[in-house]
Amino acid sequence: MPVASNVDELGPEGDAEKEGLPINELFCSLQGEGKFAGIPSVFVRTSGCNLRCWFCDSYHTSWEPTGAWLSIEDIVDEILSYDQADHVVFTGGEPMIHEESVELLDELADHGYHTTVETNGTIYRDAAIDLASISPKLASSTPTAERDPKGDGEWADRHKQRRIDMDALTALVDKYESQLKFVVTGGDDMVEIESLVKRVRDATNTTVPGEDVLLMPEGMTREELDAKRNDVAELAMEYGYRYTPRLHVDLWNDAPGT
Ligand SMILES: C[S@@+](CC[C@H](N)C(=O)[O-])C[C@H]1O[C@@H](n2cnc3c(N)ncnc32)[C@H](O)[C@@H]1O
Ligand SMILES: Nc1nc2[nH]cc(C(=O)O)c2c(=O)[nH]1
Ligand code: SF4
Ligand SMILES: [Mg+2]
Repeated sequence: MPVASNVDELGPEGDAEKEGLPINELFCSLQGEGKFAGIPSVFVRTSGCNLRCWFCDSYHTSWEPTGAWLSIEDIVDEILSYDQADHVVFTGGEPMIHEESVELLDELADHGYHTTVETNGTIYRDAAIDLASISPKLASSTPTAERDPKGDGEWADRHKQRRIDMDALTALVDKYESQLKFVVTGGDDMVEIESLVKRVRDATNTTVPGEDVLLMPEGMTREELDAKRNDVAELAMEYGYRYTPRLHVDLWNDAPGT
């Protein structure tokens, strides 16, 4: 599905008067990340995000959001056209900033789809979600002036302030089957990961076993992953967490539509 137009201000306030959802891309591939890696899935990528990770592999949904506004009905029709998949991965950008996400997820449940929502964990909504795939953002994701892909660190403070919302995170873990999927840039991230996992375990009413805490190497290209994946796999073994690959990068080098 082609990207149609530029969208300037997409956020919790930016789409209040529009109907449907701003869609950046919609395609069929294999789930590349997490406990369902390898399963044929239709990916629906919304545009707009409340954070700005320096490493964001979906630049045109966060730093420069683009997309076409589609009605829920048109989105569902397009998903139905891929009859090889019974899983839908709803991602972004940050899909949970959009109120109409709830309607889409409810429709998908009515059609019998298994839904995974890829979210940064800062916004809770009550919806038909089969797996909340939560990727809380660590301090190492902050777009400092040196790492900013677009400007000079203008987003750093907002990003820092918003990246962890314990109430939203706990509500997601309490309500849905979930996985916590951390993007690991190196061993220095582990102190913060351990502390966050402890805080979530202390706050939630459910258990969070080590197998539901996933370490994923940071990297948008095969070369970047080549340099990091073994170190991250070793960290997973050392700490008792699960390692997740990025299959779409390993297989297709994160080409569009994969
Ligand atoms: C583009 S995000 C969209 C969903 C949501 N905004 C989030 O961050 O979870 C999809 C997934 O890609 C991960 N991701 C983004 N850029 C990455 C990178 N350079 N290396 C590894 N994972 C990355 C995110 O952490 C998240 O798990
Ligand atoms: N194949 C594939 N698997 C994915 N799992 C999560 C993705 C995402 O961007 O949220 C993603 C993606 O972009 N491609
Ligand atoms: S939260 Fe997700 S979509 Fe937003 S900037 Fe970070 S990785 Fe990209
Ligand atoms: Mg992706």
